[in-house]
Amino acid sequence: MNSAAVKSGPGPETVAHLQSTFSRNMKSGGELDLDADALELIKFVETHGQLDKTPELVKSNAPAAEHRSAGNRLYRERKLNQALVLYNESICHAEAGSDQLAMGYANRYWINGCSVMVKVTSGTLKFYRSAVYFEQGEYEFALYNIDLAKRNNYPEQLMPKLLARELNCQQQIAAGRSKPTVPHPRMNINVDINPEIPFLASGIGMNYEAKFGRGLIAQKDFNPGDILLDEKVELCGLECDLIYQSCSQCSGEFGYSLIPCPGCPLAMFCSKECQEMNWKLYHRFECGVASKLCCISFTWGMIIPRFFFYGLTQFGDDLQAMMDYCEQEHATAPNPLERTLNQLEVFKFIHNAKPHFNRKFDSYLKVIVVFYYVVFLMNPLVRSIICTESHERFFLRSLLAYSRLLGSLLASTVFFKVYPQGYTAGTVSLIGSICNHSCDPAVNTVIHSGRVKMVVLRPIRKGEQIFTTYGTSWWEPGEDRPLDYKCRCVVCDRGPAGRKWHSLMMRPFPLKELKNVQRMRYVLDSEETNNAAKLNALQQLIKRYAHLHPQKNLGDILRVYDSLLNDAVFAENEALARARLHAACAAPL
Ligand SMILES: C[S@@+](CC[C@H](N)C(=O)[O-])C[C@H]1O[C@@H](n2cnc3c(N)ncnc32)[C@H](O)[C@@H]1O
Repeated sequence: MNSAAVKSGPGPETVAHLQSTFSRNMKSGGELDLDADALELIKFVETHGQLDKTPELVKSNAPAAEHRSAGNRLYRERKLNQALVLYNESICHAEAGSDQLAMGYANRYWINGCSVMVKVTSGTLKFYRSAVYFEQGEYEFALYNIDLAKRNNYPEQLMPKLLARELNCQQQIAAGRSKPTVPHPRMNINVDINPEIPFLASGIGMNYEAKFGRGLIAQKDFNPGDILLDEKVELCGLECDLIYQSCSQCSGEFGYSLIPCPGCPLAMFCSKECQEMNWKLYHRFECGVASKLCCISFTWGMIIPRFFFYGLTQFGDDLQAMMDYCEQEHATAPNPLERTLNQLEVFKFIHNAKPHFNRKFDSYLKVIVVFYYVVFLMNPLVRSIICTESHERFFLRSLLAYSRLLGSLLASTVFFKVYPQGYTAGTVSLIGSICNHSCDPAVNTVIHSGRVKMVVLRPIRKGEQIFTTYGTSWWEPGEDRPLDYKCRCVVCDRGPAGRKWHSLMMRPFPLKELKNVQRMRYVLDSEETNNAAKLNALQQLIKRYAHLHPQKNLGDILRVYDSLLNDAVFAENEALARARLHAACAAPL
């Protein structure tokens, strides 16, 4: 991609192109009336949407080559992350078994990670790849590539250079300059684990309060730094511009290891397992209409039809069985805090959730749903299952209901790493989705690499509801936020509880203790103190002054702690990815 294209594109060129083609078509057909009812909207989109005229992109080496050269240009400009997205796009477009695919892999791995394509790339490419690894301080990967190059007909005349780099790598490793493959500090559950649910701390239950609906409750005391949850993302919906950066199944940002969908150029996965699971649950319904879905891409919207297909899969594609279950009221639903649920139970649990939602988004969601409805019904596989009028009505009703439900349950993450405008992934995890928001949160929820971790920020006493932050506000009433609910946390409360909270918050910090807080600032600013030590020091301080909560200075400290915890989770996940890829590199050819 050249710099002009970077300016014009909201992300990968393919997606931008598809979306602009579609919006041109829509304009030529007339204006959408947001207030029309869903059936009228369907008719309108079928008549004017011209979605049937949007061709499905297929694997093709020509765009693969273009994306690869565009990636090379960005690479030369040192825009490594953007180049990586272009290499991924090239890989995704390349025809199976083609040179373009091999070149795409080779180029991508010049930048990051190791490759399953090493068998088909030349020894020289491995040398280049090792050069980039070396530049990035990834000495183990560089060494491994040098070894591969030696074993794969590396030209004799260039051998001295290769051997010189090998020596250089060995010297760097001997000098202790390797990047970690063992995560530190570990961000795994570090308190007693629930014997029935190995990704949850013991002592956490679910309660119901009229103000918030369902919520998580502490059945015992917890302390700062306790990790309460380490749960996988159950369902995700990526904005189309993220498809060459994130796994379509778990949303993990694994730029260095994404593998393409073998069928279409519009989905990538962080592992074979994610690819297989995604195919089973949804991609078999998406693959044949993937380009049209990209045309109508709306931030996290794909999560809506995906949840429908998740359910359909659990009922063995038997739509009637799914209808029989869904059209009834169920007084009880499986409880993810009692035991680990299977996928059918997961579906039932989410389907039966009844969070509040704000109807002001209804017409917007309705339009989104209508587009998905029209596009999915163009897929012969979907048509073979949703084949009667009553099926169609059920599909539409479900999509409308799930748009509200999931709009309320999901957590959205905006990725800014590659493109400054940021793109959104919506995710739902089971236990994570029960946790309510407070502008004075007690836990930090970090969604990264396909996992949801919940870390305690300040002491939580037995019987307290466990509140996280949805990331929009901290210690200030969030009245003007575009939320789908009215925030009823203590900070936003206008009654006596809220007034008390605000008056406590404005108390001065005890003068004689202030020096400890100031000392903490030195520790935090010091480059010699590592992240683990900073986290530890902050935990001690927060614990020591917990009785003063809420108090303004303490709030600032909690905020720093929250941000360091994010860094620690990211660092651990990256180290794990490095270790995983290193192990894959070490596997015999
Ligand atoms: C992720 S869900 C949390 C679980 C939810 N309470 C339930 O019953 O399913 C988010 C929804 O919970 C409710 N909620 C969360 N935090 C809230 C708050 N501070 N004030 C009011 N409602 C809140 C809102 O209905 C919101 O849409």
